[in-house]
Amino acid sequence: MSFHQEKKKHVAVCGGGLVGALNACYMARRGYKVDLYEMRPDIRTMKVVRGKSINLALSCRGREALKRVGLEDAVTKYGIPMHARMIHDLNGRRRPILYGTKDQYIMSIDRRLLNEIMLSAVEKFPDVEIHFSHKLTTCNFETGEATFENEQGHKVTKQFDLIIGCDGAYSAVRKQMMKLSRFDYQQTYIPHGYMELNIPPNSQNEFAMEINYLHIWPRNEYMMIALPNLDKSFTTTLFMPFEMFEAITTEEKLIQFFKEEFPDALPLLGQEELIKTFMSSKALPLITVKCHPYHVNNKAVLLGDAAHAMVPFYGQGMNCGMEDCIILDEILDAYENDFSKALPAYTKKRNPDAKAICDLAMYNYIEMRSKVNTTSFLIRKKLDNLLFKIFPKTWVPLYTMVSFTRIGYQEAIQRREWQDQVLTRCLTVLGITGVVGLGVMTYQLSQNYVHWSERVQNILSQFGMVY
Ligand SMILES: Cc1cc2nc3c(=O)[nH]c(=O)nc-3n(C[C@H](O)[C@H](O)[C@H](O)COP(=O)(O)OP(=O)(O)OC[C@H]3O[C@@H](n4cnc5c(N)ncnc54)[C@H](O)[C@@H]3O)c2cc1C
Ligand SMILES: COc1ccc2c(c1)CN(c1nc(C(=O)N(C)c3cc(Cl)c(F)cc3C(=O)O)c(Cl)s1)C2
Repeated sequence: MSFHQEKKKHVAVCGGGLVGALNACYMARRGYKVDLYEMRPDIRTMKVVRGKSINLALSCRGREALKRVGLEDAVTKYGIPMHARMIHDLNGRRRPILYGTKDQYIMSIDRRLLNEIMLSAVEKFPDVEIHFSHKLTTCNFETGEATFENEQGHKVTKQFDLIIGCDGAYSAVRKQMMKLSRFDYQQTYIPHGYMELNIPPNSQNEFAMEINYLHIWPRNEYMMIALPNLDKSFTTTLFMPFEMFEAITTEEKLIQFFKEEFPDALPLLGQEELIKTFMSSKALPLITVKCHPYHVNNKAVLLGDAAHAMVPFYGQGMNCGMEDCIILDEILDAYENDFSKALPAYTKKRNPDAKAICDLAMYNYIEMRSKVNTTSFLIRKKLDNLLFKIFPKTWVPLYTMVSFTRIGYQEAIQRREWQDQVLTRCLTVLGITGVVGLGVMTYQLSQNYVHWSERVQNILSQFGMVY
C-alpha cells in the first residue's frame, strides 16, 4: 500500500432490516469494506416472515434515500400510490381527503419485498459480505471489536473501524451503549397495541375498496388503517388499548364490536376470517425510544429504530431511518471519513430532528385518540388544504412538511407552532371583531404571499362562488 493510499475503512452494519440493508448500500458505495450482520436467516429463503406491519407508507424522505443509491425505481415499481385518505365514518359513509396535488402521493410498499430488494442490492457491491443468523451480543467501543453468535451458539469476534447499530427498537448495540456514563435513554410503551387483519380481494378478485387510498376508520379511542397490497388485498391494522383487545374474549363479542364500530369493514374482512385471525393473534406493543448521543467515540453510531423508535402515527419510522442514511453519508463527506469528527456531528445534526418526529408521532397518537373522529379529522385536513391552496408559501400543512418535503422535522414543528399561533390569534380577533379579524388574518398571512386575491378568486370560483 503506497504511503498516501488510505487504509480501506472496515465497518460492521448490525441489523439487516429496512435501515441496515440500506445503510450497507451507502457504506459500500463509499468504498468501505462492509460486513452486514443479521440475526434472522435470509428472509429471501423463508416462507413466512413474522413481525411488523406487512406493508408501510413510503414517502419523500425514504424515496430520496433510495434514490441516492439507485434503488428508488426498483422499489416504487412495486408500490401502490395513495393520493388521498379515505375516511370511513360510523354509518359507512366514505369521504376522501387529498394529500395534495396529483403528483403528491405516498406509496404502500410490501415490507418484506422492500427488505429483499435492498439485501440483494447490497450483495452487488464489491467487498461486502452479509452474515445471516449472526446476532451481535457484545461490542467494545474502545477497540471496535464486536462479537456475534450464530445459530449453533458459536461466537466470533472481529475488529472494525466502525460499528453501525441498525438493529431496531430493541437494539443490542444501544444496550451496550447504555452501560456507559452520560448515555441518556428513554422509552415509553403506549397503552395501545396493534393487530394486523386482512381485507382480501372481492369475489371478482378485485380490490374490495378504492385502491389508491390510505383507508382510515378514526374512532377516538381506537382506529383502523388499511393500505393496499399488490395481491389486491388490504393489510388492515387495528389500533386499540390492550385492555380492549383483552376484553374481546368470545367470537360473539368480536363480531358485535365490529358491527358497532366498523360496520362497513366487517363484510370486507369476512366474519370467519376475522374470528380466525383475531382469536389466534396477540396485539403487539408500540414503543417510543429516545436516546443521546447516537455515537460512542469514533467507534460506533446508531441509525433507525435503534436510535429513535417511534409510534407509527405519522408513518415516518422507516422514512426517518432511511433519511438517517443520507444525513450520515453527507456528514462523512463533509468530514472526509474522519469518524472522530463525523460521528459527533451526526449526533448534533440528527438527534433534535429524530426527537421531534418521535414527539410528533406521539402527539398525533394522543390527538387522534382523544378527539379525532371523522368530522374533526375532515375539518382540520380540509382547513389545512384550503389555507395551503390560498397561501401555499405561508401555510404548508404539517403533514405536507413531514411527508412531502425534507424540511427538518424540528423546523416543521416550529413552523406549525407559528401557524397555530396565527390561527388562534386571528380566530380570537375574528371572534371579537368579525370582519376586522378576517382582515388581520389575511394581512398577517398574505404578507409573504403575492397575488393572494387571484388565488382566492381561483379557489372560490372552483366552488362556483364569484369573489
Ligand atoms: C404497525 C406499524 C406500522 C408502521 N408503519 C410505518 C409506515 O407506514 N411508514 C414508516 O416509515 N414506518 C412505519 N413503521 C415503522 C417502521 O417499521 C420502522 O421504523 C422500521 O422498520 C425501522 O427499521 P430498522 O431497520 O431501524 O429496524 P427494524 O426494521 O426493526 O430492523 C432491525 C433488524 O435488526 C435485526 N436485529 C435485531 N437485533 C439484532 C442483533 N442483536 N444482531 C443482529 N441483527 C439484529 C432484526 O432482525 C431486524 O432485521 C411502522 C411500524 C409499525 C410497528
Ligand atoms: C401500516 O401501518 C400504518 C399505521 C399508521 C400510519 C401509516 C401506516 C401511514 N401513516 C401516515 N400518516 C400520515 C400523516 O401524516 N398523518 C397525519 C396521518 C396519521 C394517521 Cl394515524 C392517519 F391515520 C392518517 C394520516 C394522514 O394524514 O393520512 C401520512 Cl401522510 S401516512 C400513518
